[in-house]
Amino acid sequence: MLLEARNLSFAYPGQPEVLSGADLALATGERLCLEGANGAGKSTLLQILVGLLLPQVGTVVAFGRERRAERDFHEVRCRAGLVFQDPDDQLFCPTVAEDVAFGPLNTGHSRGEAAAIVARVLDELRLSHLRDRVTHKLSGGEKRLVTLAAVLAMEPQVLLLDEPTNALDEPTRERLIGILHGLPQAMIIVSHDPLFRRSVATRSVRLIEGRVQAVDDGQRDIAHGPRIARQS
Ligand SMILES: Nc1ncnc2c1ncn2[C@@H]1O[C@H](COP(=O)(O)OP(=O)(O)OP(=O)(O)O)[C@@H](O)[C@H]1O
Repeated sequence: MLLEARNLSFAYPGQPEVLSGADLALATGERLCLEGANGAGKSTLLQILVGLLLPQVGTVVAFGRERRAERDFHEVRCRAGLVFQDPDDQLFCPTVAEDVAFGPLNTGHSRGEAAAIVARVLDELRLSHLRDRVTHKLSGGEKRLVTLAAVLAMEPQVLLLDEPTNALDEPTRERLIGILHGLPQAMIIVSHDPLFRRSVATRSVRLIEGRVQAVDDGQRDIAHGPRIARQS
């Protein structure tokens, strides 16, 4: 397993439990979709997996090692890239090129290497035309794709995507589906969009009452089409 949450329980200070014994595991090659009601704890679970929040109970095992301390999670965050629900939480440089270069520069790449990574990633996502744009003036959908580019520039082994279709129009959503199918990374994708989930998921789970349950796609509204075969 690449990432594993074991028996996680978590409550924000002074709040009732959001997670109550949640288990989740991501294997190589999987695109695991995580669904659940608003406030079910999906974003919280992603943040725990990369150590941005620490559970009161349970453990995170990432890339073969149990992770507890902040220094353990520093490596996890390099190898598992989290694309936040709100791009404004992630983009903070003046231009797109600087935002995408930030991660590679921070992990020791030279300016030249970082520039080459920026050019490659923007080209792969067909975003090269945005290279010198002022980040905070991009549209919502453009920001979302640039955030994905910034995370891919870190060359992570795993992607954690929190509602990646938010603010995307139909053609861009279709383009994102194509991009995700073309990426080699295993990923956990939080999404409220059933058609999107069906297009990308190799497996689906649902967070309900603080626990993760398998979703049997055969029980879903069959009007949306047949079950997607597991591809891993
Ligand atoms: N920093 C915080 N302090 C206190 N409560 C919080 C905090 N962040 C989230 N919560 C609460 O924890 C619960 C779980 O939030 P979370 O964002 O993980 O849910 P979610 O499943 O991702 O929801 P959505 O689908 O609406 O994005 C919610 O009730 C939310 O209000």
